[in-house]
Amino acid sequence: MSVVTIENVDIVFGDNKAKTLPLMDKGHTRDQILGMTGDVVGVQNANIEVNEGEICVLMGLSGSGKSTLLRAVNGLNKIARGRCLVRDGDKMVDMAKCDDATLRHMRTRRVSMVFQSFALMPWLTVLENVAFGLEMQGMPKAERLKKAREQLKMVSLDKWANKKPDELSGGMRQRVGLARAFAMDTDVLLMDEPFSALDPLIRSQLQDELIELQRRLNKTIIFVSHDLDEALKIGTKIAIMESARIIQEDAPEQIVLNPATEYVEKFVAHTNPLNVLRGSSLMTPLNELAVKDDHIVINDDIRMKLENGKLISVQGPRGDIPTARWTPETIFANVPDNTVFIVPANIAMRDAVELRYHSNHFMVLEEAGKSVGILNDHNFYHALLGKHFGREEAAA
Ligand SMILES: Nc1ncnc2c1ncn2[C@@H]1O[C@H](COP(=O)(O)OP(=O)(O)OP(=O)(O)O)[C@@H](O)[C@H]1O
Repeated sequence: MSVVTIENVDIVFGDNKAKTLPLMDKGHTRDQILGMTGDVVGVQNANIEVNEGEICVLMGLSGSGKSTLLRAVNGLNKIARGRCLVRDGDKMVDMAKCDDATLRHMRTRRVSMVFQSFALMPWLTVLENVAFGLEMQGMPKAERLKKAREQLKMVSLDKWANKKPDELSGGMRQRVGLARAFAMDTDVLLMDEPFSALDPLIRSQLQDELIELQRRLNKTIIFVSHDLDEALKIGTKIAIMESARIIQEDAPEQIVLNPATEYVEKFVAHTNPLNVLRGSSLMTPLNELAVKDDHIVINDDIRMKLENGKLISVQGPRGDIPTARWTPETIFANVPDNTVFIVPANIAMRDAVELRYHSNHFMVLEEAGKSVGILNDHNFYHALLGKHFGREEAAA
């Protein structure tokens, strides 16, 4: 179910929209338009649908239009054309066209925002800061303080409730910002580079906390970042922006496997594939392996036999090699070496590499009860060297 729908949205800063919009339609660039009308094109023809429980990351370089688009979702930026719809129960409200009372209702009940700068009030305690938005919702004092305490507990800051924000570290203040946003209990959370001012370790911890909170609370989140690793880690969907336009919108793995343009490819070249790719996109499919005497040839020494599409045995130079099934619950330390593992085709690359490290063998991927491919060292090196996307291979 769609919770936020952005439809053909243009956002223009300046007073010459009547001239600027037709120039945009004629395909003039942002720089040309700035020269011709003095207007800045903030967002051009953006389309995104964010479903319930999704984390959609808007990613791109500085100035690409991420914050401008995000701010349109709670009506902070005026839309020149198009619609920005946010769910309110069983109807969708157009944030650009609704009246003031509806906008107020949407901002206190449906959409809340977390900023990079924390935006905490220094004269209020941590607890009062978290409770502040609830006061605006009209919640009685005892109830809102109780709720704020619960939220602080969720981000492990309950012991800091009576401190002032300046007594906390940057990471802790950002957690207060998160608690405050989650306390509002709105369906939609807008997050504008909330972790970018933090050092990498704290940042990574907060990303984990956000993922965990999201899992528990099933919020719909739009998150701005200029860091693709962050986007890949937390996003269920990533929209990449360049020069006011969304140039690719895809699932994280697809962004890494099939970058749409050189701009995206440049981001992808610096990412760690271990965190993103899955076995099915790395594997050598069974139909690409040689077959000899009814056996699939893995290499000069090893062959395997299938029956009804399922692995039944693996033969090595000194007889049968044991096989076993791996599941996400398997403890790597207990994995016997010299075992060929059968794994789900969607195994994360990180798990597959770790399994390879412990078992010393290739692994067989299974989907819907059938063997579909194998993962061996060649597949891992291929991905680690960034050769998993078509363009580079075509150029090589
Ligand atoms: N209030 C404003 N008035 C005029 N121009 C603006 C305004 N807000 C943003 N812009 C312009 O819109 C363009 C997009 O800015 P935006 O802040 O959305 O980029 P961003 O991708 O979020 O960048 P960053 O990562 O640096 O925050 C920029 O050229 C910026 O100068």
